[in-house]
Amino acid sequence: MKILTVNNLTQTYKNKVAVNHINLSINKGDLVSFLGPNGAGKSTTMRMLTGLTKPASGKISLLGLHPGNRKYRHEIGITFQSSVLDGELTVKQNLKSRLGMYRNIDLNFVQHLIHKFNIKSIMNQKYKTLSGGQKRRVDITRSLINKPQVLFLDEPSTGLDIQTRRVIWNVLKDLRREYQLTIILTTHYLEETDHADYVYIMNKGSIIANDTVDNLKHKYAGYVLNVIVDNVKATKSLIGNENRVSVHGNKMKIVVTSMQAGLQIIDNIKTHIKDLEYHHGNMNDIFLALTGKDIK
Ligand SMILES: Nc1ncnc2c1ncn2[C@@H]1O[C@H](COP(=O)(O)OP(=O)(O)OP(=O)(O)O)[C@@H](O)[C@H]1O
Repeated sequence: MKILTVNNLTQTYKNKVAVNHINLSINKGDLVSFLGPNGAGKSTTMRMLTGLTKPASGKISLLGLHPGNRKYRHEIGITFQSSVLDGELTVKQNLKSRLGMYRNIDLNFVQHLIHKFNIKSIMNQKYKTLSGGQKRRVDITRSLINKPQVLFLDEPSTGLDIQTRRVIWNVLKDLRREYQLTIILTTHYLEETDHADYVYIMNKGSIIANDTVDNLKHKYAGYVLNVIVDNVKATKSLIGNENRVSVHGNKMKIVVTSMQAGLQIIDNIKTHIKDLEYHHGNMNDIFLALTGKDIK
């Protein structure tokens, strides 16, 4: 079932087009990732989808509701890069002030979140005294307090250690299973995008590709062959010019478009190979194939 549809969404700042006629179609319960370099238009898109800014043109519909609608705001939760919580208030006070904005809050669900994000022991601590990981767990708890249909996360993991990232993603995975929460995410972490059900790749305000991770990999990532060789020059002469090759010392990275082409290269250079690894390209390889540039 479709939960969010967007048609021809555009945003401009003076003469600059930040988001250029994008279309989205998002299924309920999916984890959807927006991937793109700095300035691609991801945050601008999120701001329009969450009703924080008005689009220059285009249409957004969440279960038939529009962002200007009060009901729309009740169906969404938002965690932005920089926190909006009050540092002088305790965690409890911050959560309480949020609760006051909603009618018909499910208090059992709030307790469930507090337990899941493991924040009970810091409820009476001032927000400003928390560690980065604790702050993020509180931020996300707060944005889920109204049990929203859709959770928007703008770069939720930036600056977090791997342990905190894992805790957050495990809880979100449970919530998706428990009540089909839809999550829309922007991230620079390629491994987070790898877990998405669907990916929109943005560049310069436009969506340049959108599909499941597997389909994107199949269409654009190609295969990557990493080898350690005994003689780089001799090995290079055995690899066709049409393949992308980069060399660091005696390590070579060879990107090919089909599995068969890589197997053929392995066969050609096998007498020089000391070690090898052969796998699908990742999101960065996809971005590279689409734009000729690394994602960062
Ligand atoms: N308030 C604003 N006024 C003018 N230009 C803006 C404004 N907000 C964003 N832009 C411009 O719009 C473009 C898209 O910016 P946006 O923040 O949406 O990119 P992003 O993909 O989220 O980047 P990042 O990964 O760095 O957060 C950029 O060129 C940016 O400079």
